[in-house]
Amino acid sequence: MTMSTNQPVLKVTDLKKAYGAIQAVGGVSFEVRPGEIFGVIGPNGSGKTTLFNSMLGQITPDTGKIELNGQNVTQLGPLELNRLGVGRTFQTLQVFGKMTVRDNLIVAAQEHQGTMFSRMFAPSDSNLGDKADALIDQFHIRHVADKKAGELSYGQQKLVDIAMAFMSEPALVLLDEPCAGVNPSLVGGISTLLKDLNKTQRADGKASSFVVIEHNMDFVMDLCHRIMVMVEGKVMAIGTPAEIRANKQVLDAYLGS
Ligand SMILES: Nc1ncnc2c1ncn2[C@@H]1O[C@H](COP(=O)(O)OP(=O)(O)OP(=O)(O)O)[C@@H](O)[C@H]1O
Repeated sequence: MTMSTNQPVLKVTDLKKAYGAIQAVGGVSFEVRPGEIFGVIGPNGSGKTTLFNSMLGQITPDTGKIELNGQNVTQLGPLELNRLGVGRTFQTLQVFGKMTVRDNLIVAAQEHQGTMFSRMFAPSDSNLGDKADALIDQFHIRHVADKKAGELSYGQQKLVDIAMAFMSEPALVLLDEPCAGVNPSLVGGISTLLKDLNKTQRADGKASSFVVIEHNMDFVMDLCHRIMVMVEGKVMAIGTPAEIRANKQVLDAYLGS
């Protein structure tokens, strides 16, 4: 398949998922462009998590289509999607407290490569070490790189957790509420880091696209190139932060409340 630069990394078409009588996702369509940071916001219960889980292959939608770089991946599971370049972070930390920060990063990449039982062995320092060091510098965590991750503050562990998702050089990273539980004073720093990473990757011509679910509106507005607003399982609006802020329907239904 030929890949044009204009082809979206992710294309979701008329996706639907119901739980009994509840239409959690009711016909959602959007595209994420190469290197784009795309935010998904909406009130509790608007279907964000259901959409996310569909994109990760954790639930199968009732109807609709999900395409990754032009390939129909609607029916694929999490492992297959991961191999195709879909990475993620979780709301809860995934770091191994007894391993150093650097080893956490190396193991994250080994797991992606399918090294079975990698957690049981001491991480071997291969070319992954260089990749880990680049991300350690990018995330400004050089001073704690040889410390055990469990000894770090929650905010620092969160940075390690996010950096781990980038070790496999994913085409698409899904960030699930990256600010949850993070001290508000650190939220701006996370946004700046992700924006800097995106800029560096774009300059290198191999930028990951991000999809971010987050309730912290300042963070979303600061970080994202475009934002999709979901209300009751449907798309209310898609636009730049400025467009979303100025959208009367969104203000009435969500932001203004
Ligand atoms: N496994 C499930 N079984 C039954 N109903 C579900 C299930 N998962 C989600 N729902 C329902 O589907 C709707 C959408 O839920 P979803 O968790 O996707 O929304 P959300 O926007 O992620 O909410 P939040 O911001 O609170 O995480 C809600 O009405 C929810 O109660």
